[in-house]
Amino acid sequence: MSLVRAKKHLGQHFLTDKNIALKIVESLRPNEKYTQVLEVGPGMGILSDFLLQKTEYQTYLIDIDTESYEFLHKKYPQLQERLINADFLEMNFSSVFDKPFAIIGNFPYNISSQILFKVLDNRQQVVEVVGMFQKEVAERCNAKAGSKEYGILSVFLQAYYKVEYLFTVKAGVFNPPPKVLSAVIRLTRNTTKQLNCDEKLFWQVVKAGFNQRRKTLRNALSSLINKEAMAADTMLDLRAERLTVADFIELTNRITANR
Ligand SMILES: C[S@@+](CC[C@H](N)C(=O)[O-])C[C@H]1O[C@@H](n2cnc3c(N)ncnc32)[C@H](O)[C@@H]1O
Repeated sequence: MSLVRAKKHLGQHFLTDKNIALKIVESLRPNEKYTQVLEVGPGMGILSDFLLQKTEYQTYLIDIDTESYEFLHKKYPQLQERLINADFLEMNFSSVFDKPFAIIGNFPYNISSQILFKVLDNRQQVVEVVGMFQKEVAERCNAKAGSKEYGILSVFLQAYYKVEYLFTVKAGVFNPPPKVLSAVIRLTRNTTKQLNCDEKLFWQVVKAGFNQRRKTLRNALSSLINKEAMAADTMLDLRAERLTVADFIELTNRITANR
């Protein structure tokens, strides 16, 4: 079987180290939480080889690259409709999964944020994610309030998931090697799926706060708050980067109460 040619525009850097592949697959923790796993960007199947040996869950593969798809179709003829040739970002999860499921992948780095926002949009169904990102993105997911990496993605992910930075991966274990270090993270969805506040407003507050992160929240959120009623609220004198997830929930509730 001839190998798949690495295409830069699809973020194709193929992992060559089977021990790391196994370590990534073993980071999934199905227990009784899910019985279906979706691998994003299987490429030539270094993770899929291990995923498909598992009996605790059924594995689905989705790759946008037709050459990868044809390669995998020959390699795993038994998969049939569980091997999908399509864009993950366009995928309608409900047409394939009717129960909570997990996502795994050595993700294409050019669409990292879009993958994570798709997970967030589908948080009712996506109960766990194990994935490789460029190290900087992995650090942003896990960043704490006050650090320079802390931003919109950190707050939203940490609001709904427990985020764990599992391990760093050197560039030399990929072919071709990327220019950056990589890291594997795990997201485990919180048992309470809803936040204790008006979630639509919470999203607006976080986005508006970080979109003008140099301003105090009083200024950055001026279109969302009742300025007079909240004149004495000292949380608004801070910048978004100082607020923990719990603070953002508290602030959202104060804005609601003062409208
Ligand atoms: C970093 S490579 C990883 C390949 C393989 N899993 C490995 O570890 O060697 C990323 C993979 O994602 C695929 N990909 C890129 N964009 C995609 C998208 N929008 N939807 C699905 N797959 C995508 C690429 O074709 C490639 O196979």
